[in-house]
Amino acid sequence: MGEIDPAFVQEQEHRPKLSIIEAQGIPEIDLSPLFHHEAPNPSAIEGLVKEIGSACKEWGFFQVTNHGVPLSLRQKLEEASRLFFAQSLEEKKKVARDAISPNGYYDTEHTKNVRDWKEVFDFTCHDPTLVPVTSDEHDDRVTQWTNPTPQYPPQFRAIIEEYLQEIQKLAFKLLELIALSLGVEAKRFEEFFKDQTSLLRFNHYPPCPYPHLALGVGRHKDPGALTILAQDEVGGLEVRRKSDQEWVSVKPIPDAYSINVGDIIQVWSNDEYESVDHRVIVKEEKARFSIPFFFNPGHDAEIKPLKELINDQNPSKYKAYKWGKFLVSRTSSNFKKQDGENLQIYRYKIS
Ligand SMILES: O=C(O)CCC(=O)C(=O)O
Ligand SMILES: [Fe+2]
Repeated sequence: MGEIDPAFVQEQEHRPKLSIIEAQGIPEIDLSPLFHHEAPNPSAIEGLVKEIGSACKEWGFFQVTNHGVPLSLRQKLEEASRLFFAQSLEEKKKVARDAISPNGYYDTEHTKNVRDWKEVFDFTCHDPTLVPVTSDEHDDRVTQWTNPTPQYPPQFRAIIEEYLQEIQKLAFKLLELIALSLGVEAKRFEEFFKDQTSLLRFNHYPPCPYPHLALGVGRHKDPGALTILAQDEVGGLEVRRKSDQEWVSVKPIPDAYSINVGDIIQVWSNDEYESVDHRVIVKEEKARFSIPFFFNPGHDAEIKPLKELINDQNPSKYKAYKWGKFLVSRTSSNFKKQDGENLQIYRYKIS
């Protein structure tokens, strides 16, 4: 088995306990009322809005079923992901990320400066995706990220593009429900997503001989608006429960999506909804695959608490920041070990 590369070893306090607490009470929300187009039922929608609101407030995390994304499409995508990662490293590196565009394959991501036990293929929703050249706020230059086209499996790109259409529909629906739950107009957030920088990520967590030392993804919060995650049946995703700060595992529900509130919703809602810490533990004998969709606004979106939600009693808790600058700062810091912590939203907190 040999020695573990120290780059993967978590500090003592962040090592996972392998006796897992299975989360009781992570909300499971049935979205079928959204799809009764012939006879919309306002009270069922109202109920859904309440459920989503309390899930965002109490957990920052929930699972959805009857979400409208066709199961056959998800299965095609999951199968393509397995075939892609089963190739040799040499083949996968033919679509490696590079200095110009971070989309593509890589296996060197670091979270909080410790290397993650995984490999990844990233694909942005828009091709090209407009982003700032640097995170320097005085630098107005914009560049483009483009997607590589894997040659194998055949049709991989076409399947991804079809899936992106469907997952975006779900993302916009969830965003509307979240807006309504905050008491603002359903379409309040839509304008921010015109040139969205959303990203579909394929994760492969290979079996790991050191599951007590390493993590698939170290503890983190997602920086965007919402994450819509397809996980397989293996399990390993853990969420830090808000009520007692315990790590609890998110039980995979077949065909459901796990949704988590990202930092942007935390800021928009002026801390009414908070993004939650989560991480992925790895297994000694089993590989795991997951496919998160990170729903992110356009690079130019200025992120700050919604004016409708702030007043003298509830003053704004954040200074405004440009999403693209945040994204670029994060993207450039995630792939190598840094001297310090990468950019976090508390830097914009008004104390
Ligand atoms: O694989 C998972 O279950 C979650 C991955 C994750 O949190 C991320 O990529 O941000
Ligand atoms: Fe995450």
